[in-house]
Amino acid sequence: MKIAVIGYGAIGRFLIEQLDAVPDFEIAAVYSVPAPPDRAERVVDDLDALLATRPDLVVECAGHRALSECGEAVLRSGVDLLVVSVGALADPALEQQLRTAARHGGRLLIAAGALSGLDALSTAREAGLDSVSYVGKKAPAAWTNTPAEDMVDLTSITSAVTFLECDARTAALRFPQNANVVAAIALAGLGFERTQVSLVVDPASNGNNHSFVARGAFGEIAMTTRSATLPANPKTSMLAPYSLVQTIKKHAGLIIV
Ligand SMILES: NC(=O)C1=CN([C@@H]2O[C@H](COP(=O)(O)OP(=O)(O)OC[C@H]3O[C@@H](n4cnc5c(N)ncnc54)[C@H](OP(=O)(O)O)[C@@H]3O)[C@@H](O)[C@H]2O)C=CC1
Ligand SMILES: O=C([O-])CC(=O)C(=O)O
Repeated sequence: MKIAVIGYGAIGRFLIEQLDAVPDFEIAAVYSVPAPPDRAERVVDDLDALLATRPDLVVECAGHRALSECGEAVLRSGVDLLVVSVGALADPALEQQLRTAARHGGRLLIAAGALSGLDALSTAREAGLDSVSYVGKKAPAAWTNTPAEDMVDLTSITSAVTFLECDARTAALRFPQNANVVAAIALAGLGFERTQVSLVVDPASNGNNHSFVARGAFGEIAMTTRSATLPANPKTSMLAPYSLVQTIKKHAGLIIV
């Protein structure tokens, strides 16, 4: 299976290292802006060059802007696109654009990313959901260079602070590097407006903590994930690239669990 990767940051590098170890997978091309100085042999300068390698699957791990710049073209070329920056779909115009492109081309595959329990949430949606609420808790370092800095003093807090309570659309759009899981929950469950979100900074946290509770006539699902972060990015859970690896293996598999 030939795979092309958009993004060569913390997730991209980790993912490529994992996939390089699997003989069935070939990384055909990597596209990143700006071009990384290392691994020059697989790096291409633009999306056309990436698609010219005729990949079976394109994986996006480059952020909201990259998905909005590249997503439609990848899908229209007929290739499936696996995305981790799912929060970009909180922009209704982009969601519509990608849904339309997927109708005529490749499929849009949304990774669970750092979150566990998305499969259970999708199952519960079939049974009928009344409410879905999510709490995301990260250490102060994960919230630097985000709007959280205007809501709470990250340098002086001594205990956990909930700095934002809002719907999933607001959270995903305001925190493009921290609230993609919220968009995945919204898309699997009750949608962007009906998913309640709380964002928390916790100086005692030594990783990322994602919890959601979904209720309906079926009963209740309560899911909590605590993940270490990637050494290259304190915002990003180690589970995020592994969710891409798992989805790719599933995509290529003959027996799907
Ligand atoms: N669903 C989930 O659970 C999660 C989703 N994410 C999403 O994944 C994204 C990547 O995460 P992570 O790897 O940790 O972040 P990094 O910032 O480490 O890596 C992103 C990489 O993409 C590059 N890039 C930026 N813009 C473009 C573009 N337009 N086209 C191609 N490449 C581009 C960046 O280059 P440069 O550094 O020069 O800007 C950087 O190398 C996050 O921004 C977030 O949206 C992250 C964590 C979890
Ligand atoms: O990596 C994580 O823990 C989740 C994350 O940043 C996101 O959802 O954008």
